[in-house]
Amino acid sequence: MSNLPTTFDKPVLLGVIGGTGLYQLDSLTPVARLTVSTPWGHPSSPITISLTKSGFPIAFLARHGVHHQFNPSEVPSRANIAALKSIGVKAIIAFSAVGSLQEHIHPRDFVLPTQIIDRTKGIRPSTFFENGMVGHVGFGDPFDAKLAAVIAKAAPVLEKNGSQLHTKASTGGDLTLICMEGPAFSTRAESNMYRSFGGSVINMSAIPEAKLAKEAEICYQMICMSTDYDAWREGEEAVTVETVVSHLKANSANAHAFTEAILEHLEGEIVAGTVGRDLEGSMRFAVSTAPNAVAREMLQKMHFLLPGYWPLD
Ligand SMILES: CSC[C@H]1O[C@H](OP(=O)(O)O)[C@H](O)[C@@H]1O
Ligand SMILES: Nc1ncnc2[nH]cnc12
Repeated sequence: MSNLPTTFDKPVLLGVIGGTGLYQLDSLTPVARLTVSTPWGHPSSPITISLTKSGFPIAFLARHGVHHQFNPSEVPSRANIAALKSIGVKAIIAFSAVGSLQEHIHPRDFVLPTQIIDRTKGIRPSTFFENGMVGHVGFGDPFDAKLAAVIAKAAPVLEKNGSQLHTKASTGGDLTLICMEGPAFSTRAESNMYRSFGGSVINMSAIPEAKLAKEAEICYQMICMSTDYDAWREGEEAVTVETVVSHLKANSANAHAFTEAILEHLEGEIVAGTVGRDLEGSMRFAVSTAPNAVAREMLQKMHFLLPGYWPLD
């Protein structure tokens, strides 16, 4: 049990979601721990608010729970995104442990993907728009290029530790993240198929998180941390949890140092509104259903996410 306050009275503009192996932000001083309830239930963990040296607040949430108790299909992503939105978050940096589908993306390298191929199985609730309220979000560019560009400025910290950061600029093209359902890893045939799709890396977490962030008008960038070569390499053992775990400690240390360096560049951009504002207002006209035909209960739920967009009377 922590003795931290359970409220925080200022908006928190930046959210960090930690994945496998990243359950807290060690380098920052925690000042509050919030238990948030949303119309979509409770998020997977309390939200820890920490301050940077200059007093800029950051919200941290553990995707799989503080004890890693939610499997990828069970993560309450709608509650996670709605909870971050409700405290003021405009931009999310989401960490994820991934398998590499390309020889040159080595274990312990980091990747800023630009595209996603959704290979989940439709069993995860993946939209806030349902129950008689139909909305369609644009998802052509699932990640935020401005946020990625600021994150990329912190690359020297990784290079110093022997890890490379792969970006669209350094690669000269899109970096595609395959998101599979899991929890079992891919077969060798699947792994090769994903390579033939042009996949760069693979995880089980980007969908629906990235889609829901778009619906919530939150700028979102995933930072992928490579832990293995999945199952495509001939003559080598296919990925196991042991392989993943063997790189998690180094990746987590790198993630902490990287986050600190990212914040030096990002804090000012978010405060100035040059990052985190591009999706504002984008969902106002994304709904096809006439608001007066939508049940009041549904409008109330959506009022939590996007207050004032669809009047309640
Ligand atoms: C334990 S390896 C598979 C697991 O790791 C990744 O989790 P996260 O994205 O939260 O870091 C991957 O997506 C799978 O959920
Ligand atoms: N090979 C892999 N497949 C899916 N998710 C992963 N997370 C880490 N490695 C992975």
